[in-house]
Amino acid sequence: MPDTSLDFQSFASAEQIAETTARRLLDAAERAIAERGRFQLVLAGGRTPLAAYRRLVDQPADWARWHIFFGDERCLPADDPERNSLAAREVWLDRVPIPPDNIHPIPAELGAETAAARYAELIRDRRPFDLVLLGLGEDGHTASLFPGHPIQEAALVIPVYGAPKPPAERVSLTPLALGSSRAILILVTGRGKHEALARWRAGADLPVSRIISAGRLEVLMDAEAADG
Ligand SMILES: O=C1O[C@H](COP(=O)(O)O)[C@@H](O)[C@H](O)[C@H]1O
Repeated sequence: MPDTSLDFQSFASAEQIAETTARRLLDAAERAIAERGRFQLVLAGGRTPLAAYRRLVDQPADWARWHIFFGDERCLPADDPERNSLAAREVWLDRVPIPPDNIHPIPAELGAETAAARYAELIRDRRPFDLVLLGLGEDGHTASLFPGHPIQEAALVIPVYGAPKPPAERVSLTPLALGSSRAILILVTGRGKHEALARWRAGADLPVSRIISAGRLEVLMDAEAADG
């Protein structure tokens, strides 16, 4: 059954999605900081969110109150260009004054098992997050939750082995952890995502379909992803 609380929103281009996402982050941060004194954000990995991250660099914000977490990570050395945390640092995080102690990369260089256990401890008492950003893979994966892989429903963070998209070893937050958020934004751009998006919208049981938010769950999709 498709989740009827999903709000699919169409945009003409990936640029518009990047612009909208950047604006959403800034607005959500302002609200969270006014209400709770801090903004707890979980970042998506992959290439899709980078355009939005880049747009944040020159924006005025109360950066000292931002706390950054990651939805998944690849088990590679910390300085590997394929690390989700490194990409986010290069385009955005190293260019704004977020205190280093407020940035919480998944220590995936320690191996999936150890990293998952440590990150679960870290996030256990940090929830609910204010905003979780996610992407969608061509096969319907989100974070590093891949089709056909078991999801331990009660865990917050899991080690992932044998991922079909390299590297095979990864760490991922689970639907339980990702869903503990006041809002979730899922970014879907490009023709390559069309089939997965169409299957999801038709109610297929994909990893992304397992994401259910306690708050708002919006899917921002560009015309190429929506129409193919
Ligand atoms: O491997 C991953 O893939 C998805 C999608 O990545 P993209 O490059 O197509 O945007 C991403 O959401 C996930 O976090 C990542 O680790």
